Amino acid sequence: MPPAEPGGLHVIEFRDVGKRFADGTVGLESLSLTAREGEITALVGPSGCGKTTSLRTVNRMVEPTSGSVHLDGRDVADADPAQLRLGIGYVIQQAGLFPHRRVIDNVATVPVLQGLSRREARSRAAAVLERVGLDGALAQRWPAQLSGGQQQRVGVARALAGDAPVLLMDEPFSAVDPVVRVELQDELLRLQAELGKTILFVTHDIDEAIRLGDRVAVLRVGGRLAQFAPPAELLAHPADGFVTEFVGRDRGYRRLGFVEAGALPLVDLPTRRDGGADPPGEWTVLLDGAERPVAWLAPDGGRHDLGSVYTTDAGDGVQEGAGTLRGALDAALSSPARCGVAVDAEGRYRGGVAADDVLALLEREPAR
Ligand SMILES: Nc1ncnc2c1ncn2[C@@H]1O[C@H](COP(=O)(O)OP(=O)(O)OP(=O)(O)O)[C@@H](O)[C@H]1O
Repeated sequence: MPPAEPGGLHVIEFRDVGKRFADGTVGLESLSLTAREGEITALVGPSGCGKTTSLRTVNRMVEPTSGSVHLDGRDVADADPAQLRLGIGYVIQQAGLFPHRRVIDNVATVPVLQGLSRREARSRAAAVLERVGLDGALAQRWPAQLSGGQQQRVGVARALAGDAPVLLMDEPFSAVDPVVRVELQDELLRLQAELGKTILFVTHDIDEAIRLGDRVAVLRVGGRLAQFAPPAELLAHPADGFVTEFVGRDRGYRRLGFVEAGALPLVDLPTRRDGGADPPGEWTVLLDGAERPVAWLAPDGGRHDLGSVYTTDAGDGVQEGAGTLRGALDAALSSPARCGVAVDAEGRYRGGVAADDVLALLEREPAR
């Protein structure tokens, strides 16, 4: 991540931002926060704490009644709203696609507004659709002819098509089922690793905030910051009872997902390259021709599922728990052989992971 100073390029700075709506409702009391360049800053908090309101002060869909919002060091109040929005991608829940425009033209919207010809804009839109993993055949469909997950991908593509350095994402994945949601999260992390945008990501889901955020801002009602910290720090040291409760259960275990398992020893396991007729007599890992583990063979020869496989190194892709103590412990605990199977980034067998070794590494961690 590039370093960033407050007031630097593509930094979003909230300075004591307050919003009192016309009916007297206080949406934000006083929010001060700096979202750094090239990072995902997740805003999370209970319903009504002002997440959406704060996001919308950045692109001036909401005007603060006190304080100011600065983008690239400039007060957004001094910018022309239409110009400002062309430089800020915006993704909302349920994608917010224009129902009467085909997918390709939804995505081409901002490039057209930026002055590209329709043809150029469509060719850029097609490239971005491919980038977010959408089949080109879908480009000519109407939004209503897509699944919820596909619509969200189009929403992300539309926000990326203008090539804006800043993205505002307001609960973009909350309307899809949990499996698709994780896919979309992975996709966003993959894209972000390539693109390095400055992203403000609103969610009410602490797990999503922890998974996606380089830093997580936990808000209380009134848009007041309860804590602003990287996920591992939030899990290890919640600032107070409110954050502890909001972060929820199992935080000690979840924190292991941020602790690298670099020094974890791998143990040698018996392996076989074919199922064979004779029982192996001990738990044995069955490998395919490319050295990838496919199953456990029980001492009596019965085949069993591998359980979670521990990937020693994340490689280029995004894999949950790869290279962390959480991934290693989960592999050990979910294995029928009481020992997890470890693979490299290409999925080739590397060795076994023993729960005892994970715990021994934890013992050596500095006191918290
Ligand atoms: N246009 C408006 N007029 C009056 N009150 C509003 C308006 N928009 C938002 N509010 C109020 O401001 C507060 C903050 O709303 P906001 O939508 O920012 O919360 P949120 O944290 O995004 O909530 P949720 O997670 O439920 O979407 C709420 O009390 C809400 O009712």
